[in-house]
Amino acid sequence: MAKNVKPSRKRDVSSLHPFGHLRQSSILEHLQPMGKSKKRQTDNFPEVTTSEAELQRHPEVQDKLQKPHIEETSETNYTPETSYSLNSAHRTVEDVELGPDWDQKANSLLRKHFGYSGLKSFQMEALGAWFAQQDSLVLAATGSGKSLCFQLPALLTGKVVVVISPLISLMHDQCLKLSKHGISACFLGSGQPDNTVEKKAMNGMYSVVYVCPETLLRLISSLQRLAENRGIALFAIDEVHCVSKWGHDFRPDYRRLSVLRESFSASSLNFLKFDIPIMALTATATDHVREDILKSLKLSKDVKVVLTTFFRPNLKFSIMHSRTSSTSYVKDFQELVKAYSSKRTTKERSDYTRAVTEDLEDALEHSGSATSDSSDGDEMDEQDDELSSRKNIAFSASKGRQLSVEFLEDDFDDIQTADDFDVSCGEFCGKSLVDDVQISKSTELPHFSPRPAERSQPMNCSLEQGPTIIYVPTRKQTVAISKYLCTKGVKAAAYNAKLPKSHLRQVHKEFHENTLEVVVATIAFGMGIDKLNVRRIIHYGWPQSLEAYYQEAGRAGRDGKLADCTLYANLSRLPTLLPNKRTEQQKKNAYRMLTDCFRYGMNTSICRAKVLVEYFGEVFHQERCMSCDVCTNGPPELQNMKAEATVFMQVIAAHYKQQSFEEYSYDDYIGGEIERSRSSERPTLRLFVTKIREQSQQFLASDQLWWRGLARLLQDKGFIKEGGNMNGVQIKCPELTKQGLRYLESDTEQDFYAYPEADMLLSATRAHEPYSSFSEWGKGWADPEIRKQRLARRRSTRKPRKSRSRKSRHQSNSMTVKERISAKLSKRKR
Ligand SMILES: Nc1ncnc2c1ncn2[C@@H]1O[C@H](COP(=O)(O)OP(=O)(O)OP(=O)(O)O)[C@@H](O)[C@H]1O
Ligand SMILES: [Mg+2]
Repeated sequence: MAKNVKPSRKRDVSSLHPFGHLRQSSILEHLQPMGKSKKRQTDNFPEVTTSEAELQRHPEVQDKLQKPHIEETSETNYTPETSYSLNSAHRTVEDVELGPDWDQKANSLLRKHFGYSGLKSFQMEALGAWFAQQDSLVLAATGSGKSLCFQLPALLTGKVVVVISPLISLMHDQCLKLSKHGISACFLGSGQPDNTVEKKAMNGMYSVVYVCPETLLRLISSLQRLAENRGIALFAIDEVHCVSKWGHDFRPDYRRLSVLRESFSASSLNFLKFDIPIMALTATATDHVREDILKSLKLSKDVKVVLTTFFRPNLKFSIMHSRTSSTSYVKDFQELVKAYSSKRTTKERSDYTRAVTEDLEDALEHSGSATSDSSDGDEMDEQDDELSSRKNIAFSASKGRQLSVEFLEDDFDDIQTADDFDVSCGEFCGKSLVDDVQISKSTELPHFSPRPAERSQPMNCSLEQGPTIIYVPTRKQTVAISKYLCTKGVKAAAYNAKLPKSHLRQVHKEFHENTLEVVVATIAFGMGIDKLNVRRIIHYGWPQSLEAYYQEAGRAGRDGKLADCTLYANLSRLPTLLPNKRTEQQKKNAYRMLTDCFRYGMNTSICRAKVLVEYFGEVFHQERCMSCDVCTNGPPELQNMKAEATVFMQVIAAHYKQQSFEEYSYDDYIGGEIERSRSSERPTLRLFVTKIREQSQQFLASDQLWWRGLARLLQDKGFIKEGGNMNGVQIKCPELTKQGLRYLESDTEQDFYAYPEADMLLSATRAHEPYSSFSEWGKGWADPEIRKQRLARRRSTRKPRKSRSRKSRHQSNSMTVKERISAKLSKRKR
């Protein structure tokens, strides 16, 4: 390929050919000299106008307008042979120009192929940038319609659009959709089972070619030939946040895509008049990530950033406190079970339960996961509890294997890459819906369920109810929760990367066909899934970042109707990072993202939608979404925490003054002169709280949780900071800042008003219990050995639940919560 150094040129929008002078509007025109194709009806792009009267006379037209308008286009006749003829004719499509009314043409193609009435303004803007041969970065909410921005250029020019995408399942979904809309597409990569597809794609057989980054890098010179022959209209990099190390889903290969700009510029390829534009798209990129994307991809200097709101007004965000273990399924999924299974007869429910339970047993056998989550009911120290629950995961899942880091890693899901997932076919010719149904019947996959007929019944419940996706952190939970739901008569299925591929395909299929009600999934079922009527997204356990959370929540309500996004998390525990191999820097970064997520969960006073969109750098002018739990329930009462804040900071100051008297000056401490190596010996928040309780009767009844919340509020005010290594989501070893010291020394009358955060509220609701017993147990609680013995004693003296008589169970069931608590307390006093 000749590499003349030419200045890169941009399309001069002002000197466009008039519409009538278009030399090529589609590949069809290009092929006409070969006499292969039919004349396309829409060559002149007539406006589709349908009057009310006409609609009344022809109800079938109305029907067509509501459904996507699908016609067989002559692109379906585009065969590899024609592409070889194209090559031999040595015609290039580089000089194809669009007229100034390209936007009308785009809207007309939109109506023709997709049945939508018009392009959204951000789509217009993105297409405008492409049309002006500019590189662009398109940032728009999940479900807003980013895909059309890169799919339409293929229709507008008749050239190929190459889309770089991170997931095979996502590529598969999009190819299938395009083929239904009459546009030929394929995906390439290690998940592609048909090895002839790549050759055909490089010969220009498909209008849209999806590739994973690794494959694209391998195919650079073939793509350069394709650019010379059929022509490449655009490179689209979908889910481009994967480029950034600061993002939630970094893929090293995405970073290497910087070669694109260099390899497909007019200065490198002398047959090009313009650089082939690159369009990068994502729904989840913070300011930092955006900068990183622009820099890493080396996009041209006049890159157009198309930014629309990240706000999804139809999503209702809320947070619920839950232990998120098997003991909480009954309570947490009560509503869900009611919504789906209440309309079924008992017989229908038990039939389905039987069928699916067998499926799951089978799935378990394949995946080697355990089904039960053994969490004990004791109140324990956070860290101990965290470790013990992980041990439980490791031991139960490994059926007695040694606890090992490797095993823990294996228990959590990796995002599926091209190698992790395969699909049944990879070639999607533009065809009508009817064709598609016939084809899918003929290539029916082996059904995972032993009773396919029962599984494939459409949902009994109204479609408006729509399906639910439950996201969980571990593979084990996908199986445990789906099994639980199935036993309650809900049509649920597990989805994680380690389940048999045939099962995963089946779940995809049934989910899209509305025969499944609930999919319980790890992150493997994520990005880009475009199903219109998903009504609920439940996160069961802390997500690892707000980016991931918003991305997954974005699967809901893509039809614009109201949808629920509920996060169930244990608000009394600090979230931890899922095991993964990370460098120190990556670990720091992962903790930063997890901290943002934790703070989102702790927030009780700011609209959740506002927190989310502002996280992505958008100013949320309307301040309140009026539908999240904070907006609907209102914030808690504002509290003056001056007394607690003062005593807390005094205890810290006293500790360090005493130390500095012995070893250092207090100024040294404030100035940060004390060696950081001493950080391991630094007193923890826990120790300070113990001291406060010892010193002041007034605070005896408050618990660690409450002080943990106060520490965050003081940190936000700039009064305290982390003294040790910040390896976690919250301050562990608090130190005073100069500002905090000044506040103490000023003997100020200034109040300290703040909204109590979620953990502080939680501590207040259980104030009747733990710390009366804490004071009773006294200092020894801090000694791990004594604590262990006490916990063991407590467990052994606890009566097993089953031993409770029917009568007492009946009695306690008829009591109110309040009555039960006071009965418990008076029993204890006795
Ligand atoms: N102009 C339009 N009018 C009506 N519907 C549209 C329009 N453009 C796109 N859509 C529809 O919006 C839905 C979401 O589109 P798409 O999958 O492209 O979203 P996305 O922005 O890529 O979301 P995500 O970030 O989650 O991948 C699709 O069903 C699509 O057909
Ligand atoms: Mg998308």
